[in-house]
Amino acid sequence: MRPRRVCAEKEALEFIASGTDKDIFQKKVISQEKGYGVIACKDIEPGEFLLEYAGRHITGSEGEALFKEYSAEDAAFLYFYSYQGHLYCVDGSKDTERLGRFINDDHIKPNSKIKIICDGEKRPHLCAFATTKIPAGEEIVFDYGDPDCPWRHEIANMDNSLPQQHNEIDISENVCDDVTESSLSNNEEECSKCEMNNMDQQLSLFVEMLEEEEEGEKEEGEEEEEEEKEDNDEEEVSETKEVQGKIEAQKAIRGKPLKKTMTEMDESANDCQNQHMIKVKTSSNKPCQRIYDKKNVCLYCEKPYAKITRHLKQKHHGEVEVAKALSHKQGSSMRNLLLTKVRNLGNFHHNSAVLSTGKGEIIPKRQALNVSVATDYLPCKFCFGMYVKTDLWRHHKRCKLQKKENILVRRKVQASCSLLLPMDSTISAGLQKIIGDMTYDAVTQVVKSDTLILSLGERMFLKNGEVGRYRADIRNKMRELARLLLVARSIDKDIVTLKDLINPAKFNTVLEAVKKMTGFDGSTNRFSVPSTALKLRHSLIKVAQILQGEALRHEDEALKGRAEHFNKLIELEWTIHVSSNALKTLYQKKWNSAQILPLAEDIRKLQKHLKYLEEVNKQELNDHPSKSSWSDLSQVTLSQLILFNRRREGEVSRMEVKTYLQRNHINIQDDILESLSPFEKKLCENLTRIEIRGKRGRKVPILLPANVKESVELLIKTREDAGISQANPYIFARPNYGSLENMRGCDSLKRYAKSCGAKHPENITSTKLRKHVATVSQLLNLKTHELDQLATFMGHDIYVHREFYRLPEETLQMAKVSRILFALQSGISKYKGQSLEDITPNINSEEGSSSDSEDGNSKKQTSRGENADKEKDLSEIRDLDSGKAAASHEENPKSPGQKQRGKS
Ligand SMILES: C[S@@+](CC[C@H](N)C(=O)[O-])C[C@H]1O[C@@H](n2cnc3c(N)ncnc32)[C@H](O)[C@@H]1O
Repeated sequence: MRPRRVCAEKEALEFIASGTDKDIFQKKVISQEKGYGVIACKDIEPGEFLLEYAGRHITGSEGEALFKEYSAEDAAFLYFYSYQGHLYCVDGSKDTERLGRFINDDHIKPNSKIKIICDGEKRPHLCAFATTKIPAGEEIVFDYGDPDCPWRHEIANMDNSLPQQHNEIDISENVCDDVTESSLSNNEEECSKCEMNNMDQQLSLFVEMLEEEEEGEKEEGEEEEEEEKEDNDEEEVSETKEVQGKIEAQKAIRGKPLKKTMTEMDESANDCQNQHMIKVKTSSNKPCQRIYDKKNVCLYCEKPYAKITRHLKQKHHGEVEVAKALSHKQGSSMRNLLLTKVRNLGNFHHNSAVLSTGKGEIIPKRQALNVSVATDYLPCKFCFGMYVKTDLWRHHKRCKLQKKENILVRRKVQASCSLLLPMDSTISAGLQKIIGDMTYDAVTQVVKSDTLILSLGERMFLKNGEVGRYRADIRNKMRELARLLLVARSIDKDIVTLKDLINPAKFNTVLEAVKKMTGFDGSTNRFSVPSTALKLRHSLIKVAQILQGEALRHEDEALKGRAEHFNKLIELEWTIHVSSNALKTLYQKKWNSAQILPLAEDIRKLQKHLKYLEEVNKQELNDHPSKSSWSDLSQVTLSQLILFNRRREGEVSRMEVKTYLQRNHINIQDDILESLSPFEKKLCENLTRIEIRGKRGRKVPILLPANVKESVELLIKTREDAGISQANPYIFARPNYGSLENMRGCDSLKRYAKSCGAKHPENITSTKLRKHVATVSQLLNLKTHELDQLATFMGHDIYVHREFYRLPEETLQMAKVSRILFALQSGISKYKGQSLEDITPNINSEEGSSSDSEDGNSKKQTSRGENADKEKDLSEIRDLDSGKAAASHEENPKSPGQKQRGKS
């Protein structure tokens, strides 16, 4: 067997030199899907040379250019491979008689492999060698290695639907199966030297080892046997050193250009040292030597073993899981699958302990070739192997232990698997969910493993966590502290947990970390993120208080003292080191920044636009209830409510169906009604009022005009028909993918602000609309109690309302304070005893009167023009909404909107 391997290389070189194929193959149509393939016409032994993948040898970049240029059929013949660190390509698209290019893909049961063979001039050639016995009549196939090949998914789907067959398939769930390579001393002289030195066996084994190493993976099913082989390999490695110098690391990747994965891994590795003390086991292999130093941790005795399967068989055959695996036939897929799970679980427990303590070495399923960070890995929730997180979704599709019904959409895979990682088991399910929704990165990793950060999150969750909008606050707070901890770790190697930081002796480290994290510039005393610097004070005080509580419970005087003194230091020193400069930075940022409010004209346009859309969408939803018609009306109604009530967008967006249905239905008492003016009575009749939860848990009312109320009721009535998830509590629910979230009012408002043709749509935001009403209310000269009523309705603290929602400063100074200045000029004595509003000094009587008359004229014009413009406005809205220009609308005067308007 072994000498054949070396002769096979020799044979390959002969065919390379002659530029011909062996005559034992036939090109044949295999199936409609596959097209042509190559069939063996006689029995072939494993290791035998088969065919060369012949074609034009070009550089990788030339290949990439062709890949873009070629049709899909031709591009399928581009074979990319890396050799001596460079990317190359063989273009096999030219229609020649050579057969190698017709070999099809089979990643489940390949019977051949492509290896790189160098000719006498050291030019690489891609050659297929048999890896199994191939009987006459069988198709030659190799693993293309690209997991995205479309036909593979079809096969995978078929496999999933055939559970019995599933177990029969060899265990092969590796992501990087695509990389196959061979390294060998290639010329005849070397071949014969190998034979003469009787090195063939070692050489062959060495080739096998190198293949495994560079593939970065191995079929699960082979591992048990492989372990036995390792014993021999370790001894043989030293003997093979003689030929090592001639062997080079090479890679061949079939079918498409190399991806960036390796570069990305390198980049993330650069952050590694700064990030944490957790390491990831990387391959110790040298370019020419495989080093077997990976150890798997035993699930039962929690110790690492180089030969875990043998250890399990010898020491733990009595354990249920091991016994179950051993009851299957040796070499069977099921036996290997079950043993793999036990091995993965052992490593998983070890990895969890490393992540909890923040120290140690993670054992990934496949050892990385480059340094990587722990947060690049996540465990598979089916087999518990630790995979590169970005590949996890792909592995999930193929994991032999997955449950079909549990397959998640790609973006959910990481979130669901990260829940397996260690977390304080005492934390509530609600907080676990919040953490599960975080992107899994270094910061999340710290959040999960730091008990103090989790305690803070838990407290915040207990307070308000059931309310959706607070979840983001909880997440942000925890992540802020985790980021601080990461920075502190990079400054002081003694810091591992947040608890280590809450220590008066580490107060300077805390200050340094805060400054570093928030971009403090020592030369100007300014922060780039002053708000975070301010917020961290509060978080640190809170966690110190949590520690005080813990100390009291455990009667730990030392901890109590540390926490108390830490807080004392914050009290004494935080202002001078952080707060004062952070506040200064914040205030100065606001100097000279324009306070732009929405234009009244733009608001009017938006209102009309929404009114028109409301009618159209109501009609559409009534006639054809669907997700899209429901969603359209929902967005319009949401925008109308924000606009009418000048309410915070988040408050309206999160209005619940339950709140609406349970609103107070009792009419206003008659005696109260009596006290109202006729106009006020009319308003009360026309409006529906509901109370919802506002900022800081305040109760805030929302007024629904009759038409909007109608829309809300229609939305509630048609929820089911439109396919809104029954579990979604919100009136303005997101309609897709069974979402439990609400739509965002800011998005709807933005959308319609743009499409209504406003001059400054960017100024129509819920915050600016709120400022608008508060500011304009000052112009109305409301009495204090009226102002207070308005503030209560707006959900403002009255202090905030008076202080911050006043007229923009420049207007105040120019329109109000200037009265005093003019009065001073014309003599102040005549205004004695008058308020600021009563002071009307005569600036310039002519100008004053002319401007008055202009005002008057323009008012008249406006009211006269208003009706005339109304028609034009509505038609403009229709055009804008249907995406047509105003001009084109004139050509199409009978749009549905016009008919409706005619009727009304
Ligand atoms: C290099 S060509 C192989 C020869 C090809 N069958 C032909 O008729 O020209 C690669 C293409 O063959 C097809 N192919 C290869 N393996 C396949 C498989 N297992 N199932 C379906 N199609 C396959 C795909 O279209 C792929 O792009």
